[in-house]
Amino acid sequence: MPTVAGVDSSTQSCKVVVCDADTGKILHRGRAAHPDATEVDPGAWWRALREAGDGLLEHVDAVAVAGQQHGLVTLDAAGQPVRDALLWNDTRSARAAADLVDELGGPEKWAEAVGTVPVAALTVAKLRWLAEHEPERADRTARVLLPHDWLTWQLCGGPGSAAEPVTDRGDASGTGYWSPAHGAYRHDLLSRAFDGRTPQLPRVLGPLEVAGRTPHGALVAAGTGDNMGAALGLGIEPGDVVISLGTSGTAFALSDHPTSDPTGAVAGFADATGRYLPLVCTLNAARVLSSTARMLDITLDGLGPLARKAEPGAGGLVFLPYLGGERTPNLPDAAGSLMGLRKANMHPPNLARAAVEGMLCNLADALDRLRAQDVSARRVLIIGGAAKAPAVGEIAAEIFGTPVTVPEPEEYVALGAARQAAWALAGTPEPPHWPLAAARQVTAPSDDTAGRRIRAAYAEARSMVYG
Ligand SMILES: Nc1ncnc2c1ncn2[C@@H]1O[C@H](COP(=O)(O)OP(=O)(O)O)[C@@H](O)[C@H]1O
Ligand SMILES: O=C(CO)[C@@H](O)[C@H](O)COP(=O)(O)O
Repeated sequence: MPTVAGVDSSTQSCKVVVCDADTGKILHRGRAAHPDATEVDPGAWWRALREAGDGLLEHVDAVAVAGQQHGLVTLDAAGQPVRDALLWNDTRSARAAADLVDELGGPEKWAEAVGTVPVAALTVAKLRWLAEHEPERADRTARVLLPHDWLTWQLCGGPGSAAEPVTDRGDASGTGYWSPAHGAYRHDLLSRAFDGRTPQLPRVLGPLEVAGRTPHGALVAAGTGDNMGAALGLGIEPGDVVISLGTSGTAFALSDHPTSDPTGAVAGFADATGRYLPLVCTLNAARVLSSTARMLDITLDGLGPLARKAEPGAGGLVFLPYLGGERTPNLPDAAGSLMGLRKANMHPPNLARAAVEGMLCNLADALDRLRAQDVSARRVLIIGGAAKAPAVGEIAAEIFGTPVTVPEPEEYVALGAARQAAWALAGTPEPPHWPLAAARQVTAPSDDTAGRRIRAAYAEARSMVYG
């Protein structure tokens, strides 16, 4: 029986699943933590991958890595990191992003060129920041990779080996210098952002192409970005919208054609199957709940049950969840706000409920942004760490005003990477058919008044603070 491994190297941790390549059945799992920071030594990801995959990766026939998107890994001529990688949620590049947008002639020009308007998260904005603030390090940068590219290269032998660094369409589409519509790098945009420098870029592999072999002889597939990995792990079809509640909150869907949203809200990414993945990303999701649990001095598992004790609307408390700044809406310098405080509503259940409602109102807006780009949302699926709390699915159905599907909690990003590895191993035109996850269906209340009121209160609070 051939076996395959999938790696999810995400913001907070590295997860590994080993699956039966034919059926997708998960046979083994591993996990290791990542440093809690927005700039991280890529070596820490490699150590976490080896720890999570210890005793597992040596025995598989194929492996693939899905990684947090956009992170800037800068390497010198010897292939060694020039500095710690700047992650997708590091907002220091906000000014650089705004400057790039102005210099090219506005958001429409970027949407047309690469399908996505730069914000602080995009790799191209991080390159501009580096050129401006650390020119010596920029000068030493001979090569630029993304987190999954770098890990894929390490798996294949890394610097000093014959392996060539590669990436895939999905992750390349989050750089801001690769066009999903044309399937090509925009070297001009990269060099303009990097003040004339022209670092080497990884070759972009197609969905079935092979990156190399591990020292143990396992085939290494192309890998992809973590959201593209989740799409493959869930086996979504057009009409499905996935809301992922990890460190980031994302709302994304499959599309047969490239998208470009000049408002900048919807990123026009590519997926891992040769299609496209329009996506809205927020900076604040699962950590809104974990930070609120810490503030209330309760366990994370206790937050959902506490929130359920409050009425919809949290007694008038409104929580704007922009704890780490925000990406959509583009408010990189924002902080969270708790509004509507009154003597009568200052109870722990209201705070717990306001945190869940705030996180989900931000994602309800994301869903609307996707719909505004003609993305159909016949089914809404909720995954990611925060989806493990049953209260989240229930409150989501109320706030989104639509039934939601909550697939059984699983590492869908790692599973998608494993499915990609199985696909590359089989070499078939389509990915192997793996059975879909069991799921809980949550119906929306027949009366949507409460959900509408919650969203209206959230919108009003946001416009009071941010206009
Ligand atoms: N039962 C739970 N209720 C709410 N949040 C949870 C629960 N279990 C885990 N989480 C949160 O999920 C997050 C990790 O989710 P994950 O999707 O793995 O994130 P990432 O992919 O960004 O590393 C953590 O912030 C953790 O606090
Ligand atoms: O920046 C994005 C998507 O554009 C994020 O979704 C990152 O890819 C990180 O994902 P998680 O670690 O939260 O899963």
